[in-house]
Amino acid sequence: MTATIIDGKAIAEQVIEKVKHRVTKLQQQGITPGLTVVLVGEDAASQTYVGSKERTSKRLGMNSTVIQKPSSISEQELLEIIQELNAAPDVHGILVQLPLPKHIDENKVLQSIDPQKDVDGFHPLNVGKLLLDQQGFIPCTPFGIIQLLDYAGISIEGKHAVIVGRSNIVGKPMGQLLLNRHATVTYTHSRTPNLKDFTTQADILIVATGQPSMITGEHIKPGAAVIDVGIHRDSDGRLSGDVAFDSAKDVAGAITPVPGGVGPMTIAMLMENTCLSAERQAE
Ligand SMILES: NC(=O)C1=CN([C@@H]2O[C@H](COP(=O)(O)OP(=O)(O)OC[C@H]3O[C@@H](n4cnc5c(N)ncnc54)[C@H](OP(=O)(O)O)[C@@H]3O)[C@@H](O)[C@H]2O)C=CC1
Ligand SMILES: Nc1nc(=O)c2c([nH]1)NC[C@@H]1CN(c3ccc(C(=O)N[C@@H](CCC(=O)O)C(=O)O)cc3)C=[N+]21
Repeated sequence: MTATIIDGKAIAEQVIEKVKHRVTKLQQQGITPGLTVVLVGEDAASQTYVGSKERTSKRLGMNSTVIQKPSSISEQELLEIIQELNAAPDVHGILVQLPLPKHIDENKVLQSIDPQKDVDGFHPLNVGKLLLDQQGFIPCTPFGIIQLLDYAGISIEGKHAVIVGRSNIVGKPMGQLLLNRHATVTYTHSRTPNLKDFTTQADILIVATGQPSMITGEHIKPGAAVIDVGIHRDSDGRLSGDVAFDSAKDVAGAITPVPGGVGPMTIAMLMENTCLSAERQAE
């Protein structure tokens, strides 16, 4: 048996089509959703993501701006830029690309973003709202994964979801979202002994560790849905994930590829969050 491949690119297109209709409606009211991405430093991977965010928002007829600053920028300067964006009425979404240089306090920067424009969902207020299952902004990557599961017809309620990785941007919010959808959730991480004992219990296995190909067929319960968040580029430019795809696909029931799985959904959900923000501000 070989797994169904969950086509994140195609599902992202469907999400984007829906957002497009919402953008058109807003434009009829004289509102153009605007996203500003703040990029500090010259990291090549970050440049790629930011480029694709910009292309997609332009395609949707949204305003997209990238503010690029050298890694030598001071924390104070960065905070001032965010204050200006918070005050700008045509900016509906603000995204500060992570990671930031070491001399800048990431928490301080994320807390300075107006929670109503925090389309990444990283502000503590939005983190708290997610925990309480209240309306706020949901982080794009885990939000996109929920959409992937829904579009692929994989039910969540009552399932055992195991998450490998507990970062603030992926693992933690992922678990919370699955819990809100009535899954039974297990978090695992680098201090989890005998990881396999946990992963082989998963009906839904989410992998976000940043460790290339660390999850193989042996970690997977036959028939499970496997979601690979990892993204790695090797020396000849080939992309791969945290899951060893060829070994995993023979055991899993459904699996996301890299590229073309979670990544395009992250971008699509950023568009949706920006549109949502403009709709809320229009009310
Ligand atoms: N496709 C997309 O849209 C996105 C992709 N990514 C990619 O996803 C991956 C993860 O990103 P992110 O969550 O930010 O990563 P972080 O480095 O912030 O977190 C990694 C997590 O994995 C855990 N971990 C590391 N090694 C192991 C191991 N051997 N066994 C079990 N757990 C382990 C860590 O544990 P501990 O807490 O104990 O250190 C940590 O919780 C990266 O490849 C990143 O590039 C990220 C965001 C979006
Ligand atoms: N504040 C902030 N928010 C983020 O959401 C954020 C961030 N910082 N820092 C970095 C990570 C990573 N990330 C990705 C987005 C899209 C793809 C993506 O589109 N991937 C394509 C391939 C793209 C390529 O060719 O490189 C795919 O998987 O098919 C990947 C990774 C968002 N992140």
